[in-house]
Amino acid sequence: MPNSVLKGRSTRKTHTHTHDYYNRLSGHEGKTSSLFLLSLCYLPRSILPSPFHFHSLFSLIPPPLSLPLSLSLSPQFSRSPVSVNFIEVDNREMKEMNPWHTPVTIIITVIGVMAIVALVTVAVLQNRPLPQKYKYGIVMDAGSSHTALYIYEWPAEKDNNTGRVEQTHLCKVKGPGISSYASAPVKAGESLRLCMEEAKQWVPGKRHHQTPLYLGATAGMRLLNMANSSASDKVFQAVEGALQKFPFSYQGAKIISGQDEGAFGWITVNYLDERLKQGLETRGALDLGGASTQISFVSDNYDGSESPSNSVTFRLYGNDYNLYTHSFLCYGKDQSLRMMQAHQSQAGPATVLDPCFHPGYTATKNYSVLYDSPCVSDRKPKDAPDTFTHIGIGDFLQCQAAVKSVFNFTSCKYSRCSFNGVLQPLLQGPYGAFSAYYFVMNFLNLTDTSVPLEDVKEKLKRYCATNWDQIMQQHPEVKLKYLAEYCFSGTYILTLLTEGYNFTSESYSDIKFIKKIKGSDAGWTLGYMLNLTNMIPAEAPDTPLLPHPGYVSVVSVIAVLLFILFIVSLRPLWPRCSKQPQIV
Ligand SMILES: O=c1ccn([C@@H]2O[C@H](COP(=O)(O)OP(=O)(O)O)[C@@H](O)[C@H]2O)c(=O)[nH]1
Repeated sequence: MPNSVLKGRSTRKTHTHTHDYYNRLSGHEGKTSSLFLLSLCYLPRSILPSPFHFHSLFSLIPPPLSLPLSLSLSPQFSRSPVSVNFIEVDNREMKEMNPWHTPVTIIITVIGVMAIVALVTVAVLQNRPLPQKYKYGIVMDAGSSHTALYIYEWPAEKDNNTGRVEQTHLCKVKGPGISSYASAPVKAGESLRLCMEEAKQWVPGKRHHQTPLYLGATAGMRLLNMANSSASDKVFQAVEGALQKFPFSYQGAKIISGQDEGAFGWITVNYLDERLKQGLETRGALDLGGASTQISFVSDNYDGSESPSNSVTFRLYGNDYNLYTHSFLCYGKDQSLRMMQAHQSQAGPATVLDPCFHPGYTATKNYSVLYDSPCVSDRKPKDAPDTFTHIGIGDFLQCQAAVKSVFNFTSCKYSRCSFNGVLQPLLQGPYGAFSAYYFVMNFLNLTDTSVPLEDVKEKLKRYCATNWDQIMQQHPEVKLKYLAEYCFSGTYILTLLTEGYNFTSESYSDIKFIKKIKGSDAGWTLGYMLNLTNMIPAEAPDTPLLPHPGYVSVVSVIAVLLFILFIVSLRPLWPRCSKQPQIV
């Protein structure tokens, strides 16, 4: 009887319990078993356990699949548990038939595998990212209301301008801004000591001497320098003396121009957003300080020719930018409040009713303090009493009208202006608004610019009308000076944006109020340091074709393919399955 018939049929007839088992196995599992067995036929016998009982494996194969396979076997190789016995072929004979057994083939295989493993290991280790070491830079922002110390870090081995610079620490100096120490300059230097000590702890000792330290003073010192340049010099001397006592690489303290403040704020925002590196559409920068405010953006219809003093050009990462920027001195929120109150008290009254302060708010204020700023000093009323009583009435609409009085919209010699006769090209979004824009709008819970502008105004109207006692009860943790001014500050921000810069209800939603981007504060300091340390290249740096994980994957895939090719190339040496088990 032909083998095929013997195997297939007799098994089914005589072993029904086995048949049930085969049925369960038929389908996917059965096919898998067959393939597995087939592949075993092609394995060097030396790696199979000896003696290896093929029959025990074949007994797992469902009948339909076992049939073609068993055709190539001798009669005893059928699944009949009664009649079939496997007997190990003589070892010598096997070796003759299966050249995989030869020591040369085994050695070649082992060497091949080892070579590929070595290749992948060396390639991966050679190109792995090195353990990170960092370099540091320190920038002090000497603002009008306070000084802040920022520590930045970047990977040391990426000094070729490709590493990301990030803010790693912020220390807020206790006390007012350095311009407030005009009458006691030494104290300006002393005030910085605690934050400098903190920086010494923060930056690893071995990096101290190579860590650049910069101090940039903004509008507070600009105003002091205008009002009293020798006092400003003395403040700087004291500050320099204090900073030079520390082991960092001191790079100087200076007043930065309003144009630089605007441009570096814009660089910071777009650097952190990775818009510069990727050549994406940039984000305009809106910065509101205590003594000045900056607006900076790129506009398609602006080439800088109309008002060159508002134009800053850069080539960054291979792209050219023609930035419009303007800094309005005295239009920070503290100085604009003074300007508004100066407007309200021009006649020198003993009582000033203020719509931008909450109903129930009352304070006695000093005229000479109010007018002690170059922003308002020329308007000081003659024959005014020493003090006035400042009384809040909390009326948003009247407050808006009072705020508007600080802007001059009468003349414009350019194609279009913002206010005070300053050129402003057509707005082109998106925008990031930071510093006091964020502090104020965040406090008022108005940072969501998808809320229609009219609703924002309505909310602010209700807030301004809230009684001062209630406001104090609701926010016991907030400094009273800040708390009293949020109605004014919110109204000022909305008026500056809509009336001053011409944001509409629609373009208002292009603004995003931001404090930090990817862990770093938005502000001019990072852009300033990136510029002074040449950390942003003019041309796009060469980047590796693949990031490290991609590189590892490609090397591994190529190595595996090489290995498969190697095995296939040994095909003439492959044993044939039919030659393997000899049944006697
Ligand atoms: O938590 C805070 C911190 C600061 N500010 C205000 O934000 C502005 C920051 O001004 P800065 O001192 O930076 O002034 P600049 O000199 O840059 O104009 C000042 O009006 C501060 O009163 C605030 O409203 N909340």
